[in-house]
Amino acid sequence: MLHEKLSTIYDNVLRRNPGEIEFHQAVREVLESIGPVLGKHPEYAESKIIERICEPERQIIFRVPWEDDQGEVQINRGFRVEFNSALGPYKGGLRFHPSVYLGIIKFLGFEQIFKNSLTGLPIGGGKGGSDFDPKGRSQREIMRFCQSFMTELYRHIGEYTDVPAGDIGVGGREVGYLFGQYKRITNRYESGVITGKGLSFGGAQVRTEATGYGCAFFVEEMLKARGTSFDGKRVVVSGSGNVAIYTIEKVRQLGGLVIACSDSSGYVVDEKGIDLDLLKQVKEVERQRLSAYAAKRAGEGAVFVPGRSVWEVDCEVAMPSATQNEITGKDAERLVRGGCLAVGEGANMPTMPEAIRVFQDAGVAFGPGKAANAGGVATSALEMQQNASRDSWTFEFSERRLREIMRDIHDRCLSTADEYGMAGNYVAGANIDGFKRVADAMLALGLI
Ligand SMILES: NC(=O)C1=CN([C@@H]2O[C@H](COP(=O)(O)OP(=O)(O)OC[C@H]3O[C@@H](n4cnc5c(N)ncnc54)[C@H](O)[C@@H]3O)[C@@H](O)[C@H]2O)C=CC1
Ligand SMILES: O=C(O)CCC(=O)C(=O)O
Repeated sequence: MLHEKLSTIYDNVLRRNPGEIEFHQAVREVLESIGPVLGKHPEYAESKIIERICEPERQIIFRVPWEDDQGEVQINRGFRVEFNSALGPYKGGLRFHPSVYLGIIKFLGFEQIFKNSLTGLPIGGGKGGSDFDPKGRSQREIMRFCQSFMTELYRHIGEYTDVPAGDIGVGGREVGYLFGQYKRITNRYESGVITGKGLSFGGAQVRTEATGYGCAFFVEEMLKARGTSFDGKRVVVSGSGNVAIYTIEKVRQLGGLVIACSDSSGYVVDEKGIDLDLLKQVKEVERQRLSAYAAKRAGEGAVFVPGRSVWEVDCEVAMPSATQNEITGKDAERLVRGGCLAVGEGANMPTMPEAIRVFQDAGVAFGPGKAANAGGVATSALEMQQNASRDSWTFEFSERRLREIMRDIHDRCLSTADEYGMAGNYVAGANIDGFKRVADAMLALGLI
């Protein structure tokens, strides 16, 4: 239910951004949480902070022409939404996926404002990407696309302005090509202009692992708050990309047993526990489908289930790490019936609103993406810090920093939820805490 004033604001968002359904969903979830804040802080409403937060500071849409391996000209659309810079330079990843349109980039950019605020680090919110489909493209095609994308993007970004990184379809390889083209065009070795870089050219230890590791740390804290741990728990992780792989790695180190993961073609169940070395080989090196993993593990009893949702597998901990709106209300009911007691969102907005309600009503500990997957962007901010000081930290030190950040986010979500009379509600805690820091900075900066 929306507070009356917020309902009017939401109606305006719908009117001003027609058809952008994912953006509407992300805005609604935040507005549903912050009603009680307005009672305590009338100054936010007087200065129209919420209306201003819902309107991006700048949206850039551009043409990305490139030539495929057959010499044919291809044209894609590029986006960068610079949503809010009250806390620092715009910060957020780039997504290359055929489903990308303005509504997806705006939902991700909007979420990023509050997530980045929750980290406590000086980063504003932004997001970008393209409807380019990397699937089936050669390495040279990927490079040509990235170079063309950066040939427009370079004029909008900078260490103090806007700092992109990866997201779906954009990993270390793509970040390398993007940074290479930026350096070539500008003649500046401006390491802090993009994060997620390789260790040979200004990258930071633990950034590759950070989102997955951070999510596992967050869930570990949620379990601890309920007097339990990962030890011996059956865990399902969706996806098998960057976030999923490093979630699996850390969950295993923390004592959990990951029995299933997925990709867009289906899922694999491996009751003895996902073989991480094999998964990395299949996904990171060979860039193959998950069915190739199952074929190589058939002797160990691994089974590939094509075309179905991994959320039909019973587990005690669910860690959605693929894409938005992947857990439906029905999936959530089934997971609760199967004994699920904690959910940590590695992906952005993977759980549909009705599914969140099912989990919360059943008393499942539910860690929203803004909080649970904030370790990736937090470690990006640490990468910027190292670039600015021309330093590089050890793996152990960086991981310790990440763990402290995740613990702090967890504790603030809980204490804020408590303060506003919604004990145990991590969604409300994350939204309120993330919102307040941005709102206070916006008030202090005046009407800009
Ligand atoms: N990379 C990062 O640092 C961060 C990523 N995220 C979020 O995590 C999620 C995953 O991102 P990455 O792992 O970086 O991307 P990725 O491109 O490395 O992996 C994406 C994975 O999701 C799977 N997938 C995509 N669409 C699917 C669908 N419809 N059904 C089933 N599986 C599907 C792909 O097959 C792939 O395994 C996204 O929601 C992203 O926004 C959130 C915070 C930081
Ligand atoms: O590391 C970053 O800057 C952004 C990571 C990201 O895209 C996200 O948090 O969703």
